[in-house]
Amino acid sequence: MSALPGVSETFDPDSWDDVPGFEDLTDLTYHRARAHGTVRVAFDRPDVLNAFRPHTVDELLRVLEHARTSSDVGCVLLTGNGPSTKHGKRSFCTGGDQRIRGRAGYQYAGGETAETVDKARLGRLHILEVQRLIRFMPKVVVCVVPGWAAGGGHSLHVVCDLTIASAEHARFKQTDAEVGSFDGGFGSAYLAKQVGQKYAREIFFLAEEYSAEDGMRMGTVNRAVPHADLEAAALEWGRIVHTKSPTAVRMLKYAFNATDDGLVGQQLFAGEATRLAYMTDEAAEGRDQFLQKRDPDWSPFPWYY
Ligand SMILES: CC(C)(COP(=O)(O)OP(=O)(O)OC[C@H]1O[C@@H](n2cnc3c(N)ncnc32)[C@H](O)[C@@H]1OP(=O)(O)O)[C@@H](O)C(=O)NCCC(=O)NCCSC(=O)CCC(=O)c1ccccc1C(=O)O
Repeated sequence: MSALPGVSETFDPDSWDDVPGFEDLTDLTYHRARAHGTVRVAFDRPDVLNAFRPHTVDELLRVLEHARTSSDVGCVLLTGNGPSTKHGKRSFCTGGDQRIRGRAGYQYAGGETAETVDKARLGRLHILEVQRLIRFMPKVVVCVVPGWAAGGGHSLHVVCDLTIASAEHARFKQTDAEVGSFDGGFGSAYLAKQVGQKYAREIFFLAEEYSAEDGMRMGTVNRAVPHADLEAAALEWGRIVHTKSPTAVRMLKYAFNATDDGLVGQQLFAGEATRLAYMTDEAAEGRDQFLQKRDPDWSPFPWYY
C-alpha cells in the first residue's frame, strides 16, 4: 500500500534521504533530514487511514529504537503518508486495524483481510511498547498530523512531546469506546493531565471530531499550520531542537515525565543525573581509590550548597 510517488503530498524529497538498512520496511517509511539530525517516521497504509497491524508495530519498534540509539538524532517526526490514492482521505493514524482484531489482540496476517490471519500466533497489543518508547526516549518526538488521528492513533499523538497539525485537514477523534477498546494509560489518564478531566472525558465519552484549532484550545495541539506548510514547519521544529543542548533537552524531558511516571520516571531522571556525576573528577576519585586499593581523597571536592 502506498500513497503517492513522492511518499506523501507534503513530503519534500529534497530535504530527506532514506535511512540505510531499512529498505525492507512495508508499513512505514523512514527518512533522515539532510540538514540536521531529525528523522521522519511515517505510517504508510493510507488506504486504511494508516491503521496499524502487528507487523506495523514491529516495524515501528525497530525504527524508533534505531532513532533512540542514534547519537546524532535529537528529534523524531512521527506522521502518516497520504492521501490515499484509493479514496483521497488523509491520515496520521487510526489505531489498530479492525479487520485483523481477534479476541486476544491484533493478529499477524499474511494479507490484508481476516481470512489471512495466522491463527498459530497469539494476538498482540504491543502498541503500548511503542508508547513507552516514545515516552522514554531522551529525544523530542513530534506528532505531525495531516488528517485523521483516531483510536490508538489519537493515543500516539497524546504521548508525543509536541503535536503540529494541518489547519485544514487534521481531525482528532477518540473512537476507543465505540469499538470496545480502552487505552487506560497515556491515551486517557495522561490526556486528562493535558486537557483536564472534563475535556478528557468528553473526548472519550462523546467521541466527537475535533479540528487542530479545537486541539489548540483544549491543549493537545501546539500549533495549527496551513496544510501545504505542515512538514516544512515540522522539519523547522526539528532544526530548532538541534540548536539546543542535548543534555538539557534530555534532562528536561525526563523532568517533565517524572512527575507522572512514578519510580520509573525517577529512575530515568536519576540515571541521567548519575551519568552527569560520573563525568566529574569526584566520581573518578571514587572509582580510582577502589582500583588502587587506597583511601579516597575527597579534599578537592567542596560540600557545595
Ligand atoms: C477515522 C474515521 C472516523 C474516519 O471516517 P471516514 O472519513 O468516514 O473514513 P472511512 O471511510 O471510515 O475510512 C476509510 C477507509 O479506511 C478504513 N479504516 C479506517 N480506520 C480503520 C481501522 N482502524 N482499521 C481498519 N480499517 C480502517 C475504512 O474501513 C475505510 O476502508 P474502505 O475499504 O475504503 O471502506 C473512521 O475511519 C474510523 O472510525 N476508523 C476506525 C478508528 C478506530 O476505531 N480505531 C481502532 C481504535 S481501538 C485501537 O486503536 C486499539 C489499539 C490500541 O492502541 C491498544 C489499546 C489498548 C491496549 C493495547 C492496544 C494495542 O497495543 O493495540
